[in-house]
Amino acid sequence: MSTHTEDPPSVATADQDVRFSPYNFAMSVMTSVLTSYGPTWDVLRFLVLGSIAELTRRLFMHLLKKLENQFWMTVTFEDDDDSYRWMMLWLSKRPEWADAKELLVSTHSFGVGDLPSLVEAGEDGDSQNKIRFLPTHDRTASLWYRSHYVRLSRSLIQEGVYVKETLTVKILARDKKIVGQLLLEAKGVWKLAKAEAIFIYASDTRNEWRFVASRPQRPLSSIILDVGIKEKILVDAKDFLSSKKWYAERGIPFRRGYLLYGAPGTGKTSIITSLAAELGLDIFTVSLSRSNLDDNVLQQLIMDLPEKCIALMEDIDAAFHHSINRETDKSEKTATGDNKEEGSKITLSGLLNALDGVGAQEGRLLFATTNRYEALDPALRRPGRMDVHVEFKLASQYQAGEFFKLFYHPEKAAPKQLEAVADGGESNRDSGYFTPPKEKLVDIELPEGEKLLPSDEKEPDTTELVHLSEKFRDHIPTREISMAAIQGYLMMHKGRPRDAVEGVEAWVQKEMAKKEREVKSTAESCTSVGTRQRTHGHAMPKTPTRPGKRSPKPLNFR
Ligand SMILES: Nc1ncnc2c1ncn2[C@@H]1O[C@H](COP(=O)(O)OP(=O)(O)OP(=O)(O)O)[C@@H](O)[C@H]1O
Repeated sequence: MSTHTEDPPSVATADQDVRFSPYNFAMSVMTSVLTSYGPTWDVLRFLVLGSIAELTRRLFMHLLKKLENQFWMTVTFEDDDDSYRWMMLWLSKRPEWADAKELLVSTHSFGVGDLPSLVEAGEDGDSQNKIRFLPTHDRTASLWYRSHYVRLSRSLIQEGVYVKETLTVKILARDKKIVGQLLLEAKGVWKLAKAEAIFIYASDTRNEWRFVASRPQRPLSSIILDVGIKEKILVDAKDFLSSKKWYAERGIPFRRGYLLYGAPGTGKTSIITSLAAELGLDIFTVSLSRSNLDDNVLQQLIMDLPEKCIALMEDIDAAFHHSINRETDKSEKTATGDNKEEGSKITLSGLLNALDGVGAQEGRLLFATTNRYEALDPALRRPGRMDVHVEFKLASQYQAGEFFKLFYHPEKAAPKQLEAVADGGESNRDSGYFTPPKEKLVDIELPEGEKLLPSDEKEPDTTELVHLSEKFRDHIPTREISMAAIQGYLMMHKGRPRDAVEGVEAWVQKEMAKKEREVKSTAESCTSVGTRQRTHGHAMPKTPTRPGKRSPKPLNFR
């Protein structure tokens, strides 16, 4: 039996001994760096140790973050999103800030009026700008929410020329449900506050829709038009909003346009904000004369509108006046001193496309206003683009009387809204008082503490107020003075209805004389513009709608 013994295999061959190993190499370099002496080695040692420390820190942070993500839910809100405002409003209402040591003071109302604050409103006699407290930027604040620890941080991020604000909320929880609950709660707070305000959006310099302001809801009853007009618009808009299926079945684009036209100061803008409140819609304003607005941008803005909203184009004719003038005289400046070259670059076809092209948003109500109905291109006015045309005229005696009662006693003087439609509006005409409105009249709201009546003047009772309103009304010439002017006059007699009646005759005479002067000077300037334009080969612009002049389409529901 032979025993065969083999040499034990060598652990490493000669080839393997010389094979390069990055690990071995790094270790040998490190060892020599750490154990050698001399200034060069000191620097190297410093660099190596620094790198090791930094690597270890990064590794640690990475692991910590991983670990943290296991236990924290992180949500980031950006300031161009509605949810950001929900959260900021919710935060501003939290009691935690009472104890916080580092706070940001803000008078921003995040779109809604009545926010609580740590400084009592009116303590400094100013109830307008309430002071609120919020977490500061670039600092972490904390609070408890439903037994969960929450960390918050706000940051400002520079994006080119824009600064974006973000809010990061970290909740110590593993279940995503808590984020949903928080969002719903914040949205609820927002909705509650929003019930008393309307929100207005406008396009920003990036040509994106951005929330710009909120307005207190103005009751429709505070707009005095001839009987039945506002009610018809309201019924029409409500009917449209509930008819999506009807439109779809017939293949008709689900859009409706309202053209409100007539003299300045007759309530066109006011009724739109009231309707927005009544219908629960936000207003998205498009300023066609805005510089840097061109057809593409307009199209994009219209496409980006939310499904149910009011798109508002005030002075829809303005964009085109600019372009006529631009061709006429390139160096001419506008009344405000702006160079017309910098004005809107909207063309009529661009506007028409935006209104009803394939990209035009469905479900929106478009309201356009103009003082120059006749100046609008018929293509712009046609049904499908502007379905409902409503003329707003200078005040009738009926309007003047009703406004007087509303002004001096808003709780008692609220014209019935929908009954006027049911009975053709006749029962309301000149008939004393109506149902009291639920809300206050916004435009004549007084600063807190100020009394409507001077203490020595006795408030007129109902009978006297009706009598005064009739006297006032009888002095107002029909369709000669705007409601805005009447409001201005009554504002000068706040709380003094008897004085208002006494002075109305003289005031009307002054107004009529002023108006005559204005008509004269307009006619003169029209003649000179006409002469100038003829020399440039252009037709003379149409004279603006003369106050009180009857338009071919007074109220047209097509
Ligand atoms: N019919 C009205 N009823 C009540 N208030 C009115 C009415 N018309 C105008 N006012 C008052 O006059 C002011 C100006 O009204 P508004 O801005 O709505 O007029 P407008 O027709 O849109 O004017 P413009 O054509 O110049 O834009 C508002 O403060 C509003 O309260």
